[in-house]
Amino acid sequence: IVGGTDSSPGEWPWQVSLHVKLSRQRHLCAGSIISNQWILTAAHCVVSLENPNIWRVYAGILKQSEIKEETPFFKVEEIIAHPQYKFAQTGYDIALMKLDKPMNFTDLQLPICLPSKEDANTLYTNCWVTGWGYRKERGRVEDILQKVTVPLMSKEECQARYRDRKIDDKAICAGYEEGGRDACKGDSGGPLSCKHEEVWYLVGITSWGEGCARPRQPGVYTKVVEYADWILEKTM
Ligand SMILES: COC(=O)Nc1ccc2c(c1)CCCCCCC[C@H](NC(=O)/C=C/c1cc(Cl)ccc1-n1cnnn1)c1nc-2c(Cl)[nH]1
Repeated sequence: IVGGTDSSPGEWPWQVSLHVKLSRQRHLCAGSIISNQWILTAAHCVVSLENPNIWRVYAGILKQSEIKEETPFFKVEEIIAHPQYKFAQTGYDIALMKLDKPMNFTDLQLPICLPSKEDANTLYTNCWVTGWGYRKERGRVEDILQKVTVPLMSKEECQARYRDRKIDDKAICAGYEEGGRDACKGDSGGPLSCKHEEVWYLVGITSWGEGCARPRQPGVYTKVVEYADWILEKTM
């Protein structure tokens, strides 16, 4: 996250850190708790890493330094990437991870609401992107979970910023004309969370952008409401 500040314990209880353990272990992406057994993340995080056994899901943590050998994690039983996914820039950048057993909810690990299709034209004015990703394009994973507020923008304005790409209705863009605040490397798969009438909704999944926090280069997020049917079909 570029231009953000430290989060507090329990501020984003749906945010998880997705680690992969091969010879070594490291944070790879973020995800969001959407039920006691399902995590929503980005397809680009899981393609070519489809073996569920290498993944470790850390929930209820604020700092990466809380993660040690003995720190408990959830194992992954199943990974479902969207079948039409090819590249983040061409959409369908969404994937589900089924935990091997249901988690108990606590003050530090709770699900976020999925937007429902009736809410598809809600104007969200209080949106935040969160993560342990880089603070600048050449950086490193941050210890304390960062948060930054970003305004959503119209598809038309976003398309004008990315003339050589197709920004379709299944994407949502957010950022500042002047740049300075954005997601960055290591934040992908995580939530774009919006508070509406006292309830938090998972409006986007952090997907891609041209550099981090550059002027007139907004972040591009998978528009979760457009995949409501797919999510329900796979998780019910
Ligand atoms: C110590 O552990 C680590 O350092 N881990 C570790 C640390 C970092 C990474 C990995 C591991 C690789 C993950 C591979 C799959 C994921 C590959 C793509 C992924 N992208 C993003 O997270 C965000 C993109 C992004 C999203 C928005 Cl909305 C706006 C601008 C964006 N950026 C544009 N340019 N940079 N960001 C990424 N993630 C990382 C990189 Cl390197 N790139």
